[in-house]
Formats: sequence, structure tokens, C-alpha cells
Amino acid sequence: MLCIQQQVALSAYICDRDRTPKNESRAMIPTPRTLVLGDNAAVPSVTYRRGDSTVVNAIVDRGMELLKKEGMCFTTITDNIIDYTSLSMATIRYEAPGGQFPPHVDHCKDSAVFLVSLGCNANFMVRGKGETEVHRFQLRSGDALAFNASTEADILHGVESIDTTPSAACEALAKIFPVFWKHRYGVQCRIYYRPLNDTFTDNATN
Ligand SMILES: O=C(O)CCC(=O)C(=O)O
Ligand SMILES: [Fe+2]
Repeated sequence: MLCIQQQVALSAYICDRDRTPKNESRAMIPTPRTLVLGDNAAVPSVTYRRGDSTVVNAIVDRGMELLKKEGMCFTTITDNIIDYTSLSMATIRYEAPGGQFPPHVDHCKDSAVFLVSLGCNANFMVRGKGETEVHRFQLRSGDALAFNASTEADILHGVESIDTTPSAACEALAKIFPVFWKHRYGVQCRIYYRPLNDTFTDNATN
């Protein structure tokens, strides 16, 4: 979904904000690391309002427009996927080849998730509500996947492994951001459809 220029813009945006401690000791089995995007390690994600002029808003808006054109909706959340109120973005760094995220259901009320992949290919699995068969596919650099992240939607998903052989897009990106020779970034954009309340803090410009 993202052309190489958009992947570069998103990578630059993330790398600029990345305050993850360097030289952390590596576990024997590499666990994915949620990057600290800003000065508050307790809140590693960034939040945005609809209409903020950031690369994250632009990518999500375009994704939702494309899905809307396809007639897609997130039943149980909204019938108009473009009408979100706010967003949050977190980035998870996976090491190749062992990085994985065990199968799970997101329990995010009134929310959809829009996952963007950067860098190495991820071997992804999804099983829909009531399904017995697991669907396996690759998410390559620039690919995006959106689904209803509520408990009711019951969408089981996970990352099984990361490829070490880079795709053409990954290679182009890694020449600018060398982290992508050996890693995948899972850029997790959570899209909220609930009314904005007073406790919403806007740190999009941090
Ligand atoms: O890395 C990914 O694309 C998936 C992350 C995920 O499922 C989650 O953070 O809940
Ligand atoms: Fe998830």
C-alpha cells in the first residue's frame, strides 16, 4: 500500500522520535521490542487527533479511503470507517529470523487496528471468528493490514517469524535505514471511533 517514498517518510518519522535505550542485552530468544517514541518511556506510543498533519494521519486516511471504496466496514464499531476520532501509533521491532508475536486477540473497544510493515517480511497468521482454518501470508515492506480489534470481532492473529532475505522494497529502505537489513518494524496504528473526551492528550507534535 505504501510506495517507497511513503515508507521512507514513515521510517524517518519513527527514527526521529525513537528514544529506545541502545545496547540493551539481547535475550537468547529475541522478543519483539516496543520502541519508545518520545521522552516518556511509560507511554511509548504517540497519539493524534483526526486531521493532524502527520505522516501517520496521511497513511491511515489513505488506507481508510481505499477500504471504504471496497465497501469495507468494521461491524460492531462503525458503519463509516473514515469517521474515526483519534489514532495512536506504536512501533514494534522484530529481529530476523526469530522475532515473533504469539497468536492473540486484541481487546480494544471501539477500535480498529491498521498494521503497516516496514523492513523484513513478516510471516503472519490470522484466524477469523468461528473459523477453524488459519490463514498464513506474508506482510512485506509497505504492506498494510486492517481489522476490527474488538473482543467481539475475535480475530486471532500473530507473527510467526521474520524472513532474512530482503524484498526489493526492504533493500531500498535498508540502504537509508540500516536497521531494516535485520529487522521488521510493525507499525501499529489504533483507530478509535469513540467521542474525544477531556482526558485526551495531544502529543502529536512532541
Ligand atoms: O507486528 C504486528 O504487525 C502485529 C502486532 C500486534 O498484533 C499487536 O500489537 O497487537
Ligand atoms: Fe495484535
